[in-house]
Amino acid sequence: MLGWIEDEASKIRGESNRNGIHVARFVFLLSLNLLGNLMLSQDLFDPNSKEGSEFFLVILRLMSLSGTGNIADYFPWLKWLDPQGLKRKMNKDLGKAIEIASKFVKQRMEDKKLSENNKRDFLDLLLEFEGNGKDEPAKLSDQNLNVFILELFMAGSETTSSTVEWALTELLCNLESMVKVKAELSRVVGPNKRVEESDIENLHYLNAVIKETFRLHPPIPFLVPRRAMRDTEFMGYHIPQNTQVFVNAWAIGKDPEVWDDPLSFKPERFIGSKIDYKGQNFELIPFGAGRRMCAGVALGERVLHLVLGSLLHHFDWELGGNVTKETIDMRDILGVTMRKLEPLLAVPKMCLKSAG
Ligand code: HEM
Repeated sequence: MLGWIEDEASKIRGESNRNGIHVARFVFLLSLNLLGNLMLSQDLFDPNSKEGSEFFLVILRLMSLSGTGNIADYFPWLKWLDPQGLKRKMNKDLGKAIEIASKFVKQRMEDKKLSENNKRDFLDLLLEFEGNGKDEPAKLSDQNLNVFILELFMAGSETTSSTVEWALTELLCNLESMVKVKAELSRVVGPNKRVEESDIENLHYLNAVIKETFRLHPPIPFLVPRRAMRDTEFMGYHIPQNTQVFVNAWAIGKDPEVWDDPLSFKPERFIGSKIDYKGQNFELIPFGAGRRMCAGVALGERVLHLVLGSLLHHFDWELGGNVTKETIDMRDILGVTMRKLEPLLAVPKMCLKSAG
């Protein structure tokens, strides 16, 4: 990714129209490639890939559609009519996404037959799966496999790219924090060195930046919907069995009874604080909590530190176009995930040699 961004940086260097690059798109492709390596032992996209761009757009549309209110949920007798065309659009985009994911799975199976390489990946585990055939299938069907793989691509890519986009946006609007996080990277990682996994535990301010970004911009603001299993009394409310329940992680992160100056971006609030996002501190739950909390916390956390840390350590950033911190559009767009309405366009300037 750093190499791709370096190429882009050299293209826009010296241009009078410095619109900047669409940061989230690069991070999205990086996340897909990373998951592609874990699950299918291969890089899937480069930044010029038509299919990569298509996958990115299809996933964005799916996330947005699945968060759109459906009139048929309030008037179930309208369900057959699909009055907003949501089901039709969803089927179309989901079909396209499964088609792209299944192509990768097929390709990987063919490559594996020809290859001497015995390295095992996530697909091998899925193929070897043997269930009891009662409450789980005896074997996973091709459709199961494709949906499984697609679900992980969807769960891991949009969340990561949106968090990095918001973190960089906040830092570009809060230059004191930008200076502090870059100073920490220089001190801990060292000049002209890449950020390594072993650096993460010493990057306390970077960690605080990520927590503060999660607090203000949780990528899945209502988590995954729950259903009340039985009639429940909760804080004076009666919740009938089968009610669909949403947990508003976005509002919890801005609750003035919990957070001082809740709307300001202040990573310092997490320095020396024990509050973490592992599902035990309910004031900060970007990965959810309980039995169905995110299955990818450990991976997501590492990737975020490495990607954001590397972007900040290798490049100096400026807002693109004629946007300033006073005029930047900070609105978000709500779907299942919540991303920046206007994508962040930022101008990278190399500050390290050989990003590679
Ligand atoms: C910034 C990174 C990420 C964030 C903020 C995030 C957030 C979440 C949230 C909020 C949920 C729902 C939890 C709940 O409702 O309690 C979830 C579920 C899930 N996430 Fe993540 N996620 C991230 C990255 C990943 C990655 C990298 C993967 C794996 C590739 C992943 C896989 C999953 C899966 C499989 C579920 C469904 C778990 C279940 O229903 O049992 N996530 N994630």
